Amino acid sequence: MPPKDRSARYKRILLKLSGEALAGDKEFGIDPSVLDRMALEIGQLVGIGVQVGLVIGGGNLFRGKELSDAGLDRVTGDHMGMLATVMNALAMRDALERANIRTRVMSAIPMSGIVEHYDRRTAVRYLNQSDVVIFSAGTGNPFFTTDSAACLRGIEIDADIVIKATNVDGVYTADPKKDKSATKYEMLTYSEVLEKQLGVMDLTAICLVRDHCMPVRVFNMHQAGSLLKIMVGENEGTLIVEDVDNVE
Ligand SMILES: Nc1ncnc2c1ncn2[C@@H]1O[C@H](COP(=O)(O)OP(=O)(O)OP(=O)(O)O)[C@@H](O)[C@H]1O
Ligand SMILES: O=c1ccn([C@@H]2O[C@H](COP(=O)(O)O)[C@@H](O)[C@H]2O)c(=O)[nH]1
Repeated sequence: MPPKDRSARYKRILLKLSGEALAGDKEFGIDPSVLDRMALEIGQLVGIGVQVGLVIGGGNLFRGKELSDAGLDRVTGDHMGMLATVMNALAMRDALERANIRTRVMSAIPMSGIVEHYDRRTAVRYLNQSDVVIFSAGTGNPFFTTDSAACLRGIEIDADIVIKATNVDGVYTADPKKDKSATKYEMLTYSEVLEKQLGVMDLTAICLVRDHCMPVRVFNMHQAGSLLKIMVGENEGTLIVEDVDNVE
């Protein structure tokens, strides 16, 4: 048998990391060991020449909807959620830099003295010089999620794929945490996700990727080594595309 081709299949990716998963075994906060492991895995991608844009959720700290359910004003809650993503971005930059990976943090909300304000052309310049770029503060607007922010930035930076690293190992026929009989899809279309209202990613995000034909892969970020496998073309998790019969 010929040796497996281990070269990178993608030149530039947008990786969305679950905020919730950053808490590790806890309900709230950041587990440094999760950060360190993710830094190592991201470093492997940079090592094989992949340009990495990163969006990190805020679910380990604050989500606007949950704060609003608890009595806060929704927009204030969303602002707190976006600030939570900046905190996660700072923590991830710290872990990446400890692993000697050059990293930039940009924010959709100006935060002079802490992080750079988001600018697409500057971000692309950083990516071209192999710096990891963390896009924080979501889209900068309330009523959105970091899934939408990830898809938006992925399209803006002309990534080859958006990869959602989360705490389930793909897209299922129903939420696998609630329905133990749910089965996993290997591949499905944007339309199927929308029609069946599969909740792994919010529907605004799915509409955005559909309109721009941006492929999305969903996989479990707790499975060590999966990210690298995806980069060399292995089938981890679930792929969401326009046409399942026409995948390169
Ligand atoms: N059909 C489905 N297939 C897979 N997961 C689903 C489905 N429907 C709902 N889910 C849920 O979606 C969750 C992942 O999406 P969610 O947006 O909540 O997390 P995240 O984006 O990883 O976290 P964060 O908001 O902290 O960044 C899983 O924990 C899973 O329980
Ligand atoms: O564009 C955005 C992105 C996020 N938010 C708020 O932040 C939290 C955390 O993001 P998650 O995607 O849920 O991890 C989100 O719940 C929103 O409250 C936002 O307002 N706008």
